Amino acid sequence: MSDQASEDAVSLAELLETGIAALKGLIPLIWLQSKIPPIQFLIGGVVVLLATFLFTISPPHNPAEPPIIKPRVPVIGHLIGLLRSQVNYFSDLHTKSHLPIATLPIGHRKLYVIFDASLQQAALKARDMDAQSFMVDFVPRIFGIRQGTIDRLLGRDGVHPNIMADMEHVFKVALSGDNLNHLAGTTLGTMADTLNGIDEKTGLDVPNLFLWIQGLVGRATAKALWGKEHNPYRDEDVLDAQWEFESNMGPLVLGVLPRLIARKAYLARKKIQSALIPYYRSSFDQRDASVSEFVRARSQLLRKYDLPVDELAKNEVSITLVATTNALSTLYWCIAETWVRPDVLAEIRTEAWRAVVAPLLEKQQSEDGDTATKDSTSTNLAPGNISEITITAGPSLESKCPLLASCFRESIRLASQIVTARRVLKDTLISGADKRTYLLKAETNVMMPAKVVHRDVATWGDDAEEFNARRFLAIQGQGVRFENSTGNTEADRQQRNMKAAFVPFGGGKHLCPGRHFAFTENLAFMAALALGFEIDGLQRERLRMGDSKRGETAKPLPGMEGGPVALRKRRGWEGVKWEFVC
Ligand code: HEM
Repeated sequence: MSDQASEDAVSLAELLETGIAALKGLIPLIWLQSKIPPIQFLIGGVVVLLATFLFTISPPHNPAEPPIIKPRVPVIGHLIGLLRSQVNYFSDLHTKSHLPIATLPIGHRKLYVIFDASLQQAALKARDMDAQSFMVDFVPRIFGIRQGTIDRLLGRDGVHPNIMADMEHVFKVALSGDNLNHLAGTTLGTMADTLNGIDEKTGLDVPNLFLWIQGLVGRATAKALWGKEHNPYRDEDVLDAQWEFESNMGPLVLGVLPRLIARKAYLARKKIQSALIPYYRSSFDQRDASVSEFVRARSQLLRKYDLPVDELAKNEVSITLVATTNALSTLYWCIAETWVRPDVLAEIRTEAWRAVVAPLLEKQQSEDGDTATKDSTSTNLAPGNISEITITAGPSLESKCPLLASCFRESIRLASQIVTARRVLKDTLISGADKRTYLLKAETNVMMPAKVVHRDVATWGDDAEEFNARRFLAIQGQGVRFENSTGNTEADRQQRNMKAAFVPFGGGKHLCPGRHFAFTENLAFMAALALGFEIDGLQRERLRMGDSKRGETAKPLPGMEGGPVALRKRRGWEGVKWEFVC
């Protein structure tokens, strides 16, 4: 039992004892005076005792803390709600309470949930709130590593320093600049091979678009991460185990009999770890030059902490998970939502043609000495006699394809069901846009559900639940960031509210370091797909978003992935070979 758990057990036992002792002396006296039959008295006594116990164990609450939402079933009601509805429970609570922030008592502990965007931003920026305390509780259970391993990484063994600052540096360096370009370029290279391999005449039948994208992104990202030669995920069974693990890992968090209660995730994890252990034992992470900096620098740092190599390998199951799970679902929604809107798709094709093909045609004409100026705003979007199209992925593509970028953001706004979590380290005050201040007590967990702020009608308008391809056009600037408005008009305020309420990548010092990779990969692939391919048969009425259980980017409901489709090269584009550079 962990220290915290045993402390909890002691305080519960003490409370019980005190309650019983207090009642003990009174019981005979009350019974003698009441003349109630003994059996009824006994039942009544148990009820009173239970009620007293339940009342006594409510956590203390300071009026400066966020207001309490009382559960319908005392003490365990919120726990039941969370187990039953998972992250949707937070949306339900917000719909019923309309509170900006709340305290949820659970047993004799409590949890804060922040529903308001400006308060979420304040919490993400607060100094004395951190994410790593969650690692202590959950990482060993999810990845099946020893508690001692995590203690060593967090500097609790008294020998090593806390790894987190160095790890954050690794994330930053490995997922930016040349390393980002290399990772994204290699991933997109494998994705291009798939596009180029589609038969000109017969096309490709895709029974399930989501699974096709999952396989495409998974294979390409894993190869780019782990290297060309020894990639542990090149065995399709290992990649399938990755999806099996990801979909069923929830109950592992409980840390109770994982082999029984989380059997699917347990077996899938074992399969992946069996592939990763020989990889790390052979030091392919350091020896193979084609391995990404993300994998290489992480394990180099972990090796400095003298982790047994098998523990290191087990821990690295997280890498493919973070690099694929949200990015591939976002790509799926972006493709699906765009292709069922022919007007939006046509505009995206025009944008992409101007950004990618028109410059190539102009270059070719000037090389051929063709002086007749061609109109680069032409709507005749054939590739001419160009047989190789290289798309330069990255911020310049984004700025030249604003509608495509808007669709990407809109997809992630609707699909993100992420709940960013922090633990309060010291008592902290936060205040939001209405200047009200709330006290958050130390040692309390804080949950910030993105779905609530991403679908807030006051921020996004009456169509907050709908896909609006152009929603972000007005507020997005150049590059990945929104323009920062300091003005005081209603439009400026609206822009600031939207910016604060767009939190798919979390924030503060843990802001997702892979967001540029996700943008680069998704936008470039979308541009190639829009220019060169048709997706026949996609049915709007057979597209339905599921609820994410763990709090990640939502997948489609099984059977509601848009129906079977056929990918086909567009007329006039059959001979084009696609390439990407970053
Ligand atoms: C659409 C795609 C993605 C979404 C929506 C997403 C979302 C998130 C979120 C919400 C967090 C937690 C942030 C916080 O606690 O404040 C996070 C952390 C992280 N993400 Fe992503 N992510 C995406 C893609 C990626 C990719 C492609 C990679 C790697 C190649 C990646 C690597 C990471 C890492 C390493 C962290 C941990 C950062 C830390 O704890 O300091 N993510 N991501």
